[in-house]
Amino acid sequence: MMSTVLSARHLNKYFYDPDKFQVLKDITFDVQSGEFLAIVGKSGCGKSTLLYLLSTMDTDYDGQVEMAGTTLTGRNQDFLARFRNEHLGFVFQFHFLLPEFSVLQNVMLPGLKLGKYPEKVVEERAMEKLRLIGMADYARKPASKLSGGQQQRVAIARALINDPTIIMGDEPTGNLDRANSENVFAIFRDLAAKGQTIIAVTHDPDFAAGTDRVIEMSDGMIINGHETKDRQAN
Ligand SMILES: Nc1ncnc2c1ncn2[C@@H]1O[C@H](COP(=O)(O)OP(=O)(O)OP(=O)(O)O)[C@@H](O)[C@H]1O
Repeated sequence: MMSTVLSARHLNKYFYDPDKFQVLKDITFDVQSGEFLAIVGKSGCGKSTLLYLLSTMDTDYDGQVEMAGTTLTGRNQDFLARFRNEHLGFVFQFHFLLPEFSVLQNVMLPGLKLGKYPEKVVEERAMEKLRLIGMADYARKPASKLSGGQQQRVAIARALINDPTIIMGDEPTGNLDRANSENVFAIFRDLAAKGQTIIAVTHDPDFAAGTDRVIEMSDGMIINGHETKDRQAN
C-alpha cells in the first residue's frame, strides 16, 4: 500500500545576488514511501537548492514541508537535527567525512549520536553497511587516506547506518566509476524495494531512467513528474 512520506507544498525561495531573484517557484509534490525518485534539470535550475531545503538544513523558505507524518516547517534547529538523525540519510557531493577518524568511526558516528543501540551493535551495523558498499576492507583506515570515490561510498554507508526513512542524494554516483555507480544504483533499488525512500538529484540519464519517477525542473519550477505514476510491483 502506498503512503505519503514527503509532502512539499508551495515552496518558494529567494536569493539575493545581490538583486532578489526567485530560485524556487511554487514547488508542490508528494513522495510515496518506497519510491525511488530522481530530480533532473539543467544546471542552475534549482535542484540542489530544493534538495537542501528538503534536507531541513535550509529553513529560509515559504511553503510547507512534511515528512514521515511530521511538519518540519517552522521547527527549531534542535528538533530538525533530531529529525534528520532519525529519519534522513544524506549522500551529498561534499561528503564531509572526518579525515582523522577511521572509515568505521565515520560510519558509526550518526548511529552513536542516535543513541538507540549500544556501541557494539552500532559497530556491527556499520560493518554490515560497509560490506554492502564494498568498503569493509578499509574499515580501519583513516578517511583521509581514501580516494574521492571511496570516500563517497563510505558516505553512503554512513547515510544508511540508522536505516533512514528517506535517503537524499545530490549526485550520489557523481564521483564513481561505472561499476561502482551501478552497484550504488542497485543498492538504492533494493532499499526502495524494502520500503526506504530515495530522492536523488542526478545528471546521469541512465540513473534517472532506472528510477520510479523523474521530476524535471526548469527555472525553479517542476515542469514534469509532479504526480506519482502507478508503479508495477518489482
Ligand atoms: N547561496 C546562494 N546565493 C545566491 N544564489 C545562489 C546561491 N546558491 C545557488 N544560487 C543560484 O541559484 C540557482 C540554483 O542553484 P542550484 O545549485 O540549486 O542549481 P542546480 O540545478 O542544482 O545546478 P547544478 O546542476 O549545476 O548543480 C543558480 O542560479 C545559482 O547560481
